[in-house]
Amino acid sequence: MTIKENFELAKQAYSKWGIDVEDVLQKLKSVPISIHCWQGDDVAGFEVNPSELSGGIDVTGNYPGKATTPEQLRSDLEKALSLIPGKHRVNLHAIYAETNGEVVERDQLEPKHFENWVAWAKEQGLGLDYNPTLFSHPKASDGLTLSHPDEEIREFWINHCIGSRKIGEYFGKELGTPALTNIWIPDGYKDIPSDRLTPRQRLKDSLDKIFAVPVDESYNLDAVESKVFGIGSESYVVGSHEFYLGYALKNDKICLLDTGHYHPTETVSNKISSMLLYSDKVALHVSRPVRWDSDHVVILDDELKEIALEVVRNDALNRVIIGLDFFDASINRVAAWTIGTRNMVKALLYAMLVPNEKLKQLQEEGNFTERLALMEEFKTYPFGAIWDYYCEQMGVPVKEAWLEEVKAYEKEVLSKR
Ligand SMILES: C[C@H](O)[C@H](O)[C@@H](O)C(=O)CO
Ligand SMILES: [Mn+2]
Repeated sequence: MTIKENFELAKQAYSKWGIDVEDVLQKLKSVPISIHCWQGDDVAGFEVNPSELSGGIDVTGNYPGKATTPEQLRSDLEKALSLIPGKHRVNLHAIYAETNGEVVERDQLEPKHFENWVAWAKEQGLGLDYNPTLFSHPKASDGLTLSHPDEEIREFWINHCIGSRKIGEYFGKELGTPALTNIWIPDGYKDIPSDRLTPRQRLKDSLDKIFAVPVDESYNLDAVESKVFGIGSESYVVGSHEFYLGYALKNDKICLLDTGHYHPTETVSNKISSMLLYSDKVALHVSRPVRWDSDHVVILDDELKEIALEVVRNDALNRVIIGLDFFDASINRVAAWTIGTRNMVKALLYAMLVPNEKLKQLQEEGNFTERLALMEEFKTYPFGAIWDYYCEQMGVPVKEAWLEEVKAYEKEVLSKR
């Protein structure tokens, strides 16, 4: 049976439930995933005087061949993008600025330091997203930034974030699609705090100063990212979920949920519908925590499918901004991007091929038997045949054929670094 013949058979199975597969594929094509550049070089960046990775995050593994220059990183991203169906976005951090060998402090970064990235994004037909980098820096060495007791340190990071929003605006203007500029800070304490409020008051004040500077929202969207703990902030994180959810709602900003930033039994999928009731947009960093926020490559697990189902069944494909966030240095990094992003797209396809309206109706009728039965049966409906056809139609390798391309790229390019 050919890919097409399998597809036609699968299509019939779905059409019995009123699911228009061709329409689903058209919709899927229009959903961009924001792919995080930092998986390509272990969150190192290109600063002239780089600092060690800090901020309570960590990369484990030492797989050879990581990118060490902007050209190498862009080449690796291009390779991964050639294996992923659809048109996507690339998510940058401030530390990926290109300063021609000049030392430029983070609070001095400007759009011109990202001209090469914008030229590349135009050539590749990509959107760009952005993040100020408030870690891996001497001024973040004690684990505090926007909430630091020292006003000078706070001012430095406030100016860095203000400059970052201008860079996000530049991306949006140049590329015709608004950049999501997301602020995450590592601020917190290793041990039990004697005062949880004061650092949060300082963080609120710093954010107010950052967002007081006007930036054109048609070119830049502001997000704030919470976390429950980091290495060295096990007992208290200033920017908790409650802090940022409140701040975002009160200040009309986007609250970004990272799937690795909650307690092990908490799920981001369960939060999306509530947040969509009160916010126009929600942003995600889809990751895979193992024991803690260890940023493992995203796999097609139940939570990923549930997140996709929440986005699809709430008709929120254009309201939930989907970004990825994982950094695994134990495997080929191009494969990591490819596996994680293909899985995110697969999960969205899976969710679009479920009879969501029928299932809602069953729930409304209290028919929980049929609701459960159908949910379970659709787990083994032939969505893989639809996925294979989609990959073929989008000109990317079908099934595991992409792995051969990564191996060849490793042999010809990565192994020579
Ligand atoms: C590099 C990113 O800013 C970082 O991963 C952040 O998004 C995060 O999730 C920290 O745990
Ligand atoms: Mn994140």
